[in-house]
Amino acid sequence: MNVVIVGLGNLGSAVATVLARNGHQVMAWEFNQAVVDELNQQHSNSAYLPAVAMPKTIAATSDSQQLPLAGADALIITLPSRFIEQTLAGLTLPAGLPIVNMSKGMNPENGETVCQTLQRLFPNNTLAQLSGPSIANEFVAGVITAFVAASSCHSLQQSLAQLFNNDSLSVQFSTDIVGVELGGIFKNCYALGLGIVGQHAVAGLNFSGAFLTLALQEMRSLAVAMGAQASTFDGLACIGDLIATALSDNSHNRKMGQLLAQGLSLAQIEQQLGVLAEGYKTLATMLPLAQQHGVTLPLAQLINELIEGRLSLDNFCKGFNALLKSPC
Ligand SMILES: NC(=O)C1=CN([C@@H]2O[C@H](COP(=O)(O)OP(=O)(O)OC[C@H]3O[C@@H](n4cnc5c(N)ncnc54)[C@H](O)[C@@H]3O)[C@@H](O)[C@H]2O)C=CC1
Ligand SMILES: O=C(CO)COP(=O)(O)O
Repeated sequence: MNVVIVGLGNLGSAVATVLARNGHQVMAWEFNQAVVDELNQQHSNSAYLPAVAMPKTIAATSDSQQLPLAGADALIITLPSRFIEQTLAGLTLPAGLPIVNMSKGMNPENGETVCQTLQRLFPNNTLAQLSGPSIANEFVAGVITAFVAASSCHSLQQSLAQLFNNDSLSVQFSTDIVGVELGGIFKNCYALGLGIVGQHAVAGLNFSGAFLTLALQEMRSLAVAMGAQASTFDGLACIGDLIATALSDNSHNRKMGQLLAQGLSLAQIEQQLGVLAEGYKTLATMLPLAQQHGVTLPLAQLINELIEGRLSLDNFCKGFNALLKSPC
């Protein structure tokens, strides 16, 4: 199959690599010309996917007009959410080209999820959210990984299985695009929070177990109020992704939490990570959304106060302990 990938950051490079290894033809757009040149000349991406030999068949460009959209079977979006609208707004897509979103974020200005933005920009193209516990550095290294392809289009789900399935990668199906996307978005806030608190003496696995349980309850209540199916939260795209992201040392959100706990400023973190992890902006978007939907998110509120410096780590732990004394 022929695939166009938008964004050769950590996720996009890993996706390009596994699809090319599966024998598919991959062409990618990338913002950073140095990344494009390295990929085309040395078949590597030292900035975003160090120490991985990328297949020579992958080609990249920073000129979106060069993308072979007319002959493509899927357009896969792997950019951080904040760059998606500005990058895609000028593109004209063939009417039948399916769009697959793998980004997990929201627009803080209008509260839209990435899928909602894509639907607004390209109302005539079918859409899938491809999500699940899928840390790029792991699945590119052959770690067993299962994705969820959420779409109302069965043939698009089948195409995604055909693209990704191999000895270590599997694609499951869902029709709950809202739940699958929101699970992947909301868990980032809690992974960031656990990254901060993980540095505290109280934070053993008992603590993490309680934290993630409460996180899942909050994610589910807000997402259901926004139209998701509750049962989606028992699956890979929600509890699965929450566990993987919050506990993985490869997670950008967990890492950002750790850097905040070490006292780094947002500017220093942006310099180190390249882009602030999605959970940071999502938290600020999620809390007003919850209020709008009449849902309370006490753990997310505590994390927000901690990040904004209105709560010390000790007082966060006291507040968290108090939440555990309330009936669920
Ligand atoms: N890295 C991972 O393991 C996974 C990430 N995701 C999601 O994928 C999305 C991308 O994450 P990562 O690949 O980790 O990000 P990253 O930080 O590795 O990549 C950043 C990308 O943004 C590009 N960029 C920077 N400035 C830009 C601009 N002004 N315009 C357009 N592009 C620009 C960079 O060139 C690079 O391609 C996020 O929404 C994340 O939640 C989802 C699953 C796994
Ligand atoms: O969503 C992810 C894994 O499924 C990756 O999350 P990070 O952006 O925190 O690395």
